[in-house]
Amino acid sequence: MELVVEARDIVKKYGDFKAVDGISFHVAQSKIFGLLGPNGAGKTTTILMLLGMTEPTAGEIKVCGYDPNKEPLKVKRIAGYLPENVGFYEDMTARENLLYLARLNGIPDDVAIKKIDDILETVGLSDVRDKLTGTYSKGMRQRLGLASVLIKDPKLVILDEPTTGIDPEGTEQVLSLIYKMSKEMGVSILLSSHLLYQVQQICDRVGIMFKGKMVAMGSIEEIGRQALGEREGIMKLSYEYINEEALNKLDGIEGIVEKRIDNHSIILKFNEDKKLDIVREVVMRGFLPIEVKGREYSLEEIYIRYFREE
Ligand SMILES: Nc1ncnc2c1ncn2[C@@H]1O[C@H](COP(=O)(O)OP(=O)(O)OP(=O)(O)O)[C@@H](O)[C@H]1O
Repeated sequence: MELVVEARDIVKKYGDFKAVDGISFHVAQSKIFGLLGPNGAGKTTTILMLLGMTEPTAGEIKVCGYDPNKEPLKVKRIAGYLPENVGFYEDMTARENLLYLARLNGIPDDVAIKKIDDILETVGLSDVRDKLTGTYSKGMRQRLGLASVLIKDPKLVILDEPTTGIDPEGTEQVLSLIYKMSKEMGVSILLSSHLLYQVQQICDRVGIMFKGKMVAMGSIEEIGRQALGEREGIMKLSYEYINEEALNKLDGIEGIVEKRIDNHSIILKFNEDKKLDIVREVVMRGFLPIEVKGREYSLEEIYIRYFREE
């Protein structure tokens, strides 16, 4: 597994205040890593350190093997960065804006023009490529932002709050584009967000930051297990009709930790290892459900859990 970003024990102090307090994480090739946490958690500070835009007080950072603090230009060549509020020349079209950026990056016009049209196609802005960007919606602007980082064929793309302020349809388009960049184009992505339920759909791994510390890290499922109690599951068995008496008939089934009736459903808290045995036993005792629903970990739930415990 090739690591595109490696951060080890990084610290950023402003005076005595630790904005980032000894965090470690990595981003592998073609993967999406979500840096999550509430405002002020230290996400932007972390991103600025990765890009060599602010110097860490301690710790080690490598971006494709380069130290961003010692070799910022090398890192800038490899990494595309889209800040939270990206600005374009509003009185220029999408193509003109991108051509301007390509020139800044030293790409010859003949190469750039072909490339720009391809990229605008990828981000779904071909139809409006000759419209002034001043007329674009926030979602279109953000897709143009993604186009602008793709111009230099980055290995790594860093996105600060890529979906903030965009309507649901626009958000969906931006997220699927980010996903495509990683899975089809092989770009590694690090994105920061406080909108957990949105980004959880596309992140391979996430790190949850709080007050400068990384309080949890892993896949959504791993974090779910860490956060929500090790091996306990919850399931809901729905019936056309059921009453409290049914619960007595389920007494003594091994692995059930808690049982209750909710409307016409039985809610069972159980030991994850015994899940299948439990369902089988419930059915054998005469309670064939019309529907069984297991728990799905949602990041929102995990997040609330972490921050409630602080
Ligand atoms: N230049 C600075 N000088 C002093 N304190 C700073 C500076 N930059 C950031 N901070 C503080 O560091 C903490 C982390 O800020 P940071 O911007 O990294 O958080 P964040 O998680 O990105 O949140 P947001 O989404 O609001 O930007 C905050 O308490 C912030 O006030």
